[in-house]
Amino acid sequence: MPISCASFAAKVPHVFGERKRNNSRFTPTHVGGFFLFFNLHNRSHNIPSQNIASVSNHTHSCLTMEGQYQTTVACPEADKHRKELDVAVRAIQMACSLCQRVQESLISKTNSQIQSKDDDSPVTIADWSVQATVSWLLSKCFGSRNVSIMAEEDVQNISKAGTAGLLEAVVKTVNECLADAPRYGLIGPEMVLGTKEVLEAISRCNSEGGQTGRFWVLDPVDGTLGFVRGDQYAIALALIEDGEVVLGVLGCPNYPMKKEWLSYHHRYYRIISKLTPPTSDSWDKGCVIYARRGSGKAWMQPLLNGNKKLEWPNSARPVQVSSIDNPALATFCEPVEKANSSHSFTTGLAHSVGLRKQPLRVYSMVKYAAIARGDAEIFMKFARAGYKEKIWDHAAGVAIIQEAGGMVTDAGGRPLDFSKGIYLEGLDRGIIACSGAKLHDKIIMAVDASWNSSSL
Ligand SMILES: Nc1ncnc2c1ncn2[C@@H]1O[C@H](COP(=O)(O)OS(=O)(=O)O)[C@@H](OP(=O)(O)O)[C@H]1O
Ligand SMILES: [Mg+2]
Ligand SMILES: [Mg+2]
Ligand SMILES: [Mg+2]
Repeated sequence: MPISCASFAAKVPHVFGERKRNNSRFTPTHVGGFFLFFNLHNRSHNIPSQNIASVSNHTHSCLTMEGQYQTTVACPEADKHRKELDVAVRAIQMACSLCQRVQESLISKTNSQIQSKDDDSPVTIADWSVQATVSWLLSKCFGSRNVSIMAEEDVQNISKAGTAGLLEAVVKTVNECLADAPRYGLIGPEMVLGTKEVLEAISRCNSEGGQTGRFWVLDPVDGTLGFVRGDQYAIALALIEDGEVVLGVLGCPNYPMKKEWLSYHHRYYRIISKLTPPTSDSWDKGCVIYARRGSGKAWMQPLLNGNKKLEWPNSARPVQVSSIDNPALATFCEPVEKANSSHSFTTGLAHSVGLRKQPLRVYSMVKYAAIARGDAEIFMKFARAGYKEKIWDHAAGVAIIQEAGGMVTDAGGRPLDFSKGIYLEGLDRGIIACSGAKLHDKIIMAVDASWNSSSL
């Protein structure tokens, strides 16, 4: 019998709907950490938007967990993508919880399990597990024929010889997470997923994107380097329709209560200083930030952690960009890794614009979250020549900052183009996100003034 998915009651403007609970059939198990490298393979075309059972054209219905739609009720244009956002937020809440468990397990073990140099690109069981979980949930909620997903990880590295233990850990992690689905208002599988189903869920994320149709974009763990170091990371999900990002959700499981701790390097701090780290209440605060295009609002929910009393809908609150427009008072964020963005170029830029504060170097799309929450005013990224930015590293963050009142463009002042496939094709030099137009103009002008003398 179909069970209504929490989607349409719209009791509050940002979270809505009712949920029905079912009993978990699974026993959570603890899974250790693994670590591999990734590449890209096996992508297929996205689904034209007209093939999607849409609820946005003035009617919408109850979504069943079998992916069917029932009862039609009036639906104003303003309700567009509410159902998708609702499911996406719940799925990302679940993914945050999954990542917290895996990260704890990774950093509580000796680092011999993590074999990587700083300049390599890591992938862990969390990356694959989140990808499988979110893919499975979206397919379950909307029907697999209606869901097209582009995501970072592929199935090759965990299905090849010698990775049986890794795959087993991913399957366990996915099942443990999906068993919790009812607590988040979603429905998990009736039976424990087998290896084949988990691999299918991962490999289904093979959309190549493009300028027509609708597809989801998922970065299952963004800032994997931060993740394995016990530091900041994000889970990013966006929906793109005809080349435009229509909703974005960012899970930031380690976003600290005090913004000053954003630049706190958990592992190094523990090892080197032997000082007491912030309590888990403050360090592990965590949040999910989300926005729908055109709503003019971005929202933030606390994480629904295991030991907290579960309430849904829970206390989301609106977030807004900072009103600071004086460069001397502004904080700018950038990637931690010099290899990912030129620190020397941004140092010069900061000086010429009159930025006085130390840069806030944070892993992952948490930088976009920091701008949207008003904890920083500027984010700049200037990758080395030849590096092509992938759309999953930016789509959710761009939508959220824009709805929170900020601006995101390339260094030529043009909007980022999410319609050209996996990459942000045609990106002019770098990415600049700001809380307002005044700071944005200053940075753009400063880039022009210093670009030719830079070595980028
Ligand atoms: N060489 C190079 N240049 C530029 N960008 C790169 C490069 N290599 C990787 N990446 C992408 O950067 C994503 C992480 O970005 P961050 O801003 O978090 O960088 S940093 O980790 O703080 O240094 C990271 O995302 P994840 O792979 O999801 O962690 C990559 O997609
Ligand atoms: Mg990666
Ligand atoms: Mg990423
Ligand atoms: Mg990633």
